[in-house]
Amino acid sequence: MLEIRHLNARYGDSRVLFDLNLRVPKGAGVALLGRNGAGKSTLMKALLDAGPASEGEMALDGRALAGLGTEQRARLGLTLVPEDRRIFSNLTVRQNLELAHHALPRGRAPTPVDEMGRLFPLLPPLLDRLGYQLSGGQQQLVAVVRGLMAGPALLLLDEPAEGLAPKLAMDLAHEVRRARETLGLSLLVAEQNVAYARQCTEYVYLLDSGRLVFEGDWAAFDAQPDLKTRYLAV
Ligand SMILES: Nc1ncnc2c1ncn2[C@@H]1O[C@H](COP(=O)(O)OP(=O)(O)OP(=O)(O)O)[C@@H](O)[C@H]1O
Repeated sequence: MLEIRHLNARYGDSRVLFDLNLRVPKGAGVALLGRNGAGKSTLMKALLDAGPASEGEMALDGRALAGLGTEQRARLGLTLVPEDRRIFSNLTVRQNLELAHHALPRGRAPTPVDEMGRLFPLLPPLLDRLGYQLSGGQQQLVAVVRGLMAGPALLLLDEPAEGLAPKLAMDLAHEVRRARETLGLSLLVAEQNVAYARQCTEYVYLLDSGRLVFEGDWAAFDAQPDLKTRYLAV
């Protein structure tokens, strides 16, 4: 689904990502772990050509992304749910969700909001609320649902658990996994929260100062407990 080879990214003269190789197979859930400043958001933005300058090969479903702008990449099926969630505070949840229809890839029928409500039982009671009336967890839920409504082939979640209480974060991770399985979606999650990432993915890449320092499944990650203390503890 997604293949990244020898990716380097920079902001001006400042290099942030160094020769990254990463794959997300079709239908798989992959975690990109790393502490603040490791380069997780930069990788996601590089995928969408939304910020950093990058070099290297990136392909989605065999189609090279080089030369394509952000909107074209989104239309190919790349959808980013950014760290700051971007919920419009004076629109209702339903209106926030309907905005996603503008980003639909060609040929895809829009998913009705009410259908998403069946997939996410926590959503229907929120539909008439205004954005500013939502808690952090509710905002995250709406941001994820809006991302899914764009009909992505690959959903990119940037620190979805940030600022959420642990139990709420786990409930949301569970919802994300269920949605992934139901919709046959591929997922790349940037997180520092290992518990969240573990709940909705099978494979892990660990990033430190812009370089990959580990990749493997969760069993391999757990077999090296020093990874957590060296690269994720604050
Ligand atoms: N727009 C920018 N201009 C210059 N440097 C930036 C910019 N955005 C991020 N950086 C720098 O790039 C590095 C990687 O940041 P990035 O946001 O990708 O990390 P992250 O792993 O997503 O962490 P965080 O959780 O803080 O978002 C950091 O050193 C950061 O200061």
